[in-house]
Amino acid sequence: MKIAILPGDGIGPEIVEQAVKVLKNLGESFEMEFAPVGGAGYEAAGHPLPEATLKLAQDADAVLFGAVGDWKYDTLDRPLRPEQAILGLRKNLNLFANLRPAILYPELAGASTLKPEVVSGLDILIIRELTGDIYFGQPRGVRECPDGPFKGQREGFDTMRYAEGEIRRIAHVAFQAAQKRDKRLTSVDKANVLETFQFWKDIVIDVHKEYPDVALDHMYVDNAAMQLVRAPKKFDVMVTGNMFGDILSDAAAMLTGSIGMLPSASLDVNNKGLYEPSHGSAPDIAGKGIANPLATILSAAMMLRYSLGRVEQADRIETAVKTVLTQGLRTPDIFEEGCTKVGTSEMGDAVVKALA
Ligand SMILES: NC(=O)C1=CN([C@@H]2O[C@H](COP(=O)(O)OP(=O)(O)OC[C@H]3O[C@@H](n4cnc5c(N)ncnc54)[C@H](O)[C@@H]3O)[C@@H](O)[C@H]2O)C=CC1
Ligand SMILES: CC(C)CC(=O)C(=O)O
Ligand SMILES: [Mg+2]
Repeated sequence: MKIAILPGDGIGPEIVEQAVKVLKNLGESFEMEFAPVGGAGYEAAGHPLPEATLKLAQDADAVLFGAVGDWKYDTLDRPLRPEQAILGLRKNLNLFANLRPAILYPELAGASTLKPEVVSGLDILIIRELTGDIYFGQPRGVRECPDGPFKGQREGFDTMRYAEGEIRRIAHVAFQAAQKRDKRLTSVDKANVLETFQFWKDIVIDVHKEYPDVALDHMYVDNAAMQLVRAPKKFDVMVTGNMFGDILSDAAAMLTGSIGMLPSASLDVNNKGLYEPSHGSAPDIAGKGIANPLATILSAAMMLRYSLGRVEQADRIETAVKTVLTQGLRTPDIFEEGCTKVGTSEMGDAVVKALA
C-alpha cells in the first residue's frame, strides 16, 4: 500500500513528520514516498505542483498532505502560487467531497473560546463540495469594466457556477453520511441572492426524494455562520459549496478548541483520497516547534479508515489522541492552566507512546 507524503510549506513539514511517525509505529509497513509541493515545489522544480508530484499522488493509494503557502510567494503570478498545488491536486484527482468532522474532545471543552455548555458533546460533520464553485469557475480575471458608474476602470471578477451533476453527487455523499449518523442534513446556501445557490437548493430537494429517512433543512450561509457559534450542537451534517464550506469549517474549527484539531478527507467517487488538516501553513508559527500536529495525525486516521481499509488502525490512532489529551498534554493553541505544555514533536511522540 503506497502513501504519497506531501509536506508542503510552513508548519506542513513539522506536522506531517508527526503523522508519519505515528503511521510508522502501527506495526504495518506502508510504502511512503515524499515529494515537494507548494512553495517547496516551486523552489525544487519551478512549479507548485511539479509533474512528478502529481504523478506520485495519482499513482498512490492515498495522499497525506501538510499545507502550502507563504506570504513571500504572494506576489508570484497566480499559476505559480503555492495554493495552486492543493487546488490542482483536488481538481486532477477529482476530489469533490471534502469531509471535515468537528468533534469536541471533552478534555478540550475549556479550550474553546465558546462557553463549555455551548460546545460540550459537539459532533458535527461539514461536507464541502471541493472542485467547483467560484474557486474554479471561468471566466475570471481583471479587465476593463464594461458598464455602470465605474465603466472604463479596471475590475476584478470571478464566476460562481455549479453543474447539476456536481450538486447531485455531493448531495448523495451528504445524505448517505447523514444516514450513518443522526439522519439530519442542513444544506447551506445563499438562494435568496444567488442563482447558483437557488439551483443548488432545488437539486438538493430533488435528491432528498431518494433519502426519505433523512430530515433535510435549508439555511442561508450568513445565518449558518451565526448558528454555528450560537447553538452548534443543533447541527448533525451540513453540506455546502466550496467557498461557504471553506469559511464555515474554519469557524467550526474553533468550536473544537483550535483549528489545529480539525482533520479532513477529500474523496473521489471511489473513496480514493487526499488527507490534510483543515488549516493552512501558519507561517506565523512555522519553525518554532509549537504547531498542533493532532489535526494531521487525525487526518492520517481518516486516511486509514476511508481509503486504506484499516479501520482498527484508525481507531487506535483516535484512541491514542484521546489518551494524550486525558494525560493533559497540550500544544500552546489548546493550552489551559493545569495542563502540560508540549511542542509539536513531543505531542507526536506522546501519541506514538499512547498507541495501544
Ligand atoms: N490547504 C492548504 O494548504 C491551505 C493553505 N493556506 C495558506 O496558508 C497560509 C496561511 O494562511 P492563514 O490565513 O494564516 O491560515 P492558517 O490556517 O495557516 O493560520 C490561521 C491561524 O491559525 C493558526 N494555526 C493554524 N494551524 C495551526 C496549528 N496546527 N497549530 C496551531 N495554530 C495553528 C496560525 O498560527 C494562524 O494564527 C496562506 O498562504 C494560505 O493561502 C490556507 C488554508 C489552507
Ligand atoms: C488555500 C485554499 C485553496 C484552501 C483552503 O483554505 C482550504 O481548503 O481550507
Ligand atoms: Mg480554508
